[in-house]
Amino acid sequence: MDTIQQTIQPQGSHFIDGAHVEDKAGREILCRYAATGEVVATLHSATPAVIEQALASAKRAQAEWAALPPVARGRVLRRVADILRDRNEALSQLETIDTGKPIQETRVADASSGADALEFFGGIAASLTGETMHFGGAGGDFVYTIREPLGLCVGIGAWNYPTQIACWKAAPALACGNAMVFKPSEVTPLCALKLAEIFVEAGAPKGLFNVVNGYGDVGAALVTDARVDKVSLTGSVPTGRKVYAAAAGNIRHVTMELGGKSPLVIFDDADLENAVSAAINANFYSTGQICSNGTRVFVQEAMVKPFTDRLVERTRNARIGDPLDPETTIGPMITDDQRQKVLNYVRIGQQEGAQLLLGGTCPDGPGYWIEPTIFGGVTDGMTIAREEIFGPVLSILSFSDEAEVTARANATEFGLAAGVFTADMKRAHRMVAALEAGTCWINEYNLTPVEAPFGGVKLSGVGRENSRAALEHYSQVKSVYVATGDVEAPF
Ligand SMILES: NC(=O)c1ccc[n+]([C@@H]2O[C@H](COP(=O)([O-])OP(=O)(O)OC[C@H]3O[C@@H](n4cnc5c(N)ncnc54)[C@H](O)[C@@H]3O)[C@@H](O)[C@H]2O)c1
Ligand SMILES: C[N+](C)(C)CCCC=O
Repeated sequence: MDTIQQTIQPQGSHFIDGAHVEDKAGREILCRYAATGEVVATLHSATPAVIEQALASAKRAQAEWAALPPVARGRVLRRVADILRDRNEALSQLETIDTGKPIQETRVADASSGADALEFFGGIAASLTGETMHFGGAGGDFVYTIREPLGLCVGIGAWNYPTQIACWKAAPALACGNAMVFKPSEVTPLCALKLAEIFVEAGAPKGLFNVVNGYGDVGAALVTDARVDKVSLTGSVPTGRKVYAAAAGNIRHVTMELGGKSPLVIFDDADLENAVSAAINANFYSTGQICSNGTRVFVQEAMVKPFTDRLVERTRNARIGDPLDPETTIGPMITDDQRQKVLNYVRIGQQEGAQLLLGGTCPDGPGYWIEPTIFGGVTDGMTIAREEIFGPVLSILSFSDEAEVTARANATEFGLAAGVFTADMKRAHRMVAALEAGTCWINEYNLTPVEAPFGGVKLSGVGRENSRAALEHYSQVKSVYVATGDVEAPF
């Protein structure tokens, strides 16, 4: 661990105006490797002076950045993408140490997903244009629109995907000509610092992408600063409510990527192995710490027994172990607190009458481990079927027909995602049209290519990340009326 600590400890807790910054007056942040519980780095939460420095520098950088030709801005973003890909192995190891996620996952889902976003939005930067509307024929009056940046954006991240979340926010924001101050989760403060270094290396103006680490109070201070034009949060619904309300004080733009309790619906004509694979991916990838997970697995009556038997059988093959071992498929939970929260839900599930079919206990040893857990016989009213657990707990609920399962799938305050498995494509399209969710999958789950919008409805959020849709949330349109004739007036 000595070696890890020496290479992991960043030169400063924050990255501002092109350099690492430290202010030890801030509250300590102990960064623990979730697999062992050992402290691998010690950082300090941003003080008011650090926050001021970050906002002032980003404000300056934004003016410089917005004045660049769009094609030059795009080039910088694409260079960042190239560096992320070149250093994928080192960045994946850092992500694994920051989060505890298995290296098998981080090699394909984190820096590489961030690179996709930077490449996509870097490529699009030069084609962001306005529109023209003509009145009264050729040579008559017309209106043209200018797509302008919002200005200074604040990004606030959750702990499950620290690199991906930072890139999914920064890439569209910067492509539109904004600057960003990003606050990672206090639990995973390391990856975004590395990303900030890479931005400068790729030629971004100093201050364009600043990182301030800290607890919730640092996020709150950023959100309420009058210089901030937009806030994009990835986090829980309770935090979303606070941040949305705080941003409303100054009538600021928001994107809210919040929690979920998504349904995965499996009809009895679905391919069994594919449905089981999807249920595994939708519940145990990243040890279940994914916002869009399909944690309510609705299975049609005739399919319940074969599906359950095969799911339990295959989940027994999960390899829990050292996250840096490429064979490991299940890592630890992010913190002991999160693990205790999940264990409490397991207890409640049993007390309320759900059948514990697999897991529910913690392997011996240090670190924040919990086994992949499967409950059968779950009913809609049970706590484990209603609340977001954010851990590896899968609930199987049985249903009889399409109308019934559609109504039950929608009977939640959340609306992030949903999946449908069936061989009947007419039914699949009819169902996703009726499902109240921002992102739906047919015969797949949790795939989120950068070309497709991602985001939620209802309590799961506002706005969209990825795709051209994200550009709408990081830019504003100015309308310019141009007259070509005399001005008429009543007197
Ligand atoms: N929809 C999505 O894309 C998505 C993706 C990942 C995670 N999530 C959600 O995130 C949650 C788990 O992450 P978490 O535990 O880090 O969430 P959280 O809400 O506890 O914290 C998220 C971030 O908000 C900050 N914060 C806390 N209080 C704040 C305040 N008053 N003002 C400003 N910032 C504040 C935290 O420091 C952290 O950086 C789950 O609910 C999960 O579903 C959603
Ligand atoms: C790309 N994933 C793995 C679906 C993660 C999306 C963000 C939610 O946690």
